[in-house]
Amino acid sequence: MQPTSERTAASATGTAQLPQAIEARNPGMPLDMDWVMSAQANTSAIERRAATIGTRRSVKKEYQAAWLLKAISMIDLTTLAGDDTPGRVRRLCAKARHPVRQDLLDAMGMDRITTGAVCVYHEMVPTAVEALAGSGIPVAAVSTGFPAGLNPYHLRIAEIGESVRAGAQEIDIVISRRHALTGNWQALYDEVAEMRRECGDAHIKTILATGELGSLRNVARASLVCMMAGADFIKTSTGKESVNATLPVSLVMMRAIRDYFERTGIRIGYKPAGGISKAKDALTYLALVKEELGDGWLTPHLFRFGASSLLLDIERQLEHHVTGHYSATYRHAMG
Ligand SMILES: O=C[C@H](O)COP(=O)(O)O
Repeated sequence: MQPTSERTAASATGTAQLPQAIEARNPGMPLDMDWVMSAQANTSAIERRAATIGTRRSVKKEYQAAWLLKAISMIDLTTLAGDDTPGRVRRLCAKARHPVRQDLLDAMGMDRITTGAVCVYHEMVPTAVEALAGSGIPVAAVSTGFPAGLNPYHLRIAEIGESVRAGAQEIDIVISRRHALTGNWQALYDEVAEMRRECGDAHIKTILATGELGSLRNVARASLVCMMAGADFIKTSTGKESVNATLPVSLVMMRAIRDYFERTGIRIGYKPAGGISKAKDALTYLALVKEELGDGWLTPHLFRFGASSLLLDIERQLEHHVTGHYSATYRHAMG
C-alpha cells in the first residue's frame, strides 16, 4: 500500500473529483462554408502520429493511479442494450455513485469520487434520475433515433424534448450520416442547430458515428459543422458501429476543437466512445488530450469517455496498485 505517496499523487493531477454540469455553453455561429471546406486531414501523417502516442510514457508510472482516478471522474458510465431493465440501471447508478471500493480510496488518500455521468436510453431516464437524486451526477440520454438516426425527423426532435422533460441534463444526439457523406453541410448544420434548440438547458453532445463517415476529412468537416451549430461536445461513436473510437479519429476531432477554440475562444468538449475498455487505453487518451488540447481540457466539463466496461478494468488496476494483487473479474459488480 502506498497511501502517503498516493495522497500526493492524487492531488498532483488537480482532478475535479465530483461531477458538475458542463460549464459554459457553446452559442454556435453562422455556418462558415469556407472554413468547413478548408478543413483537410493528412491521413498518413495522422496515422503516424497516432501510432506513437501509446508508445511514449506521457503519464509517469508513479502517477498512474491518480490518472486512473481522474479517468473515472470522466466516464459516462453507459448501458445501451436492448435488454436493459430498471434493476440494471439502478445497479449502474449505484456504481456511478461509488465506482471504487472505499478501502481502496482510503489507501489512495481519496474521500469520494463519482463517474462523470450515467448514459442510458430514453426509457431508462426516469429510473436513472431517481437513482442518482442528490448525487450531482447528471443523466445523459442517447436520443434522435439512436444509433442509426433514421427515425422520422419530427420524432427525433420530439425525443429530445421528452428526455429533457424526464430529467436528462445531457443529450447525446446522432447526426444524419448521409448529410456528411453527400457533403450537404447546410443540412447537417440546420439539423444540429434545431436539436440544440430542443435541448434547452441540457447540454448537447453530437455523435458523428465516425466509423461511417468514409474519410478523416469528413470527420474534420462534420466536427466543425457541429460546433458551428452549437454542439457542447463532439463524440466519436455510438458504440454500435463496426469501427468506434480510434486514436486517428480522436486526433482529427481534437484538432478541430483546437481550431474552433483558436478562432472563437470557445472550448468544446470531446467524448471518445465505443470499445474503450482498458485502463491503459484510457491513459493513452488522457495523454493525447494533454498533448493536443492542454491541461485545460482534462476535466469532466470538457472530456468524457463513453464506456460500459472501462470502469471494471480501472478498478482492477487500482486494486492491484494498492494491494499488489489482481482480483478475478467476477468479483466486481460490473464484471
Ligand atoms: O456511448 C457509449 C458507448 O455506447 C459505449 O460503448 P462500449 O460498450 O463499447 O463501451
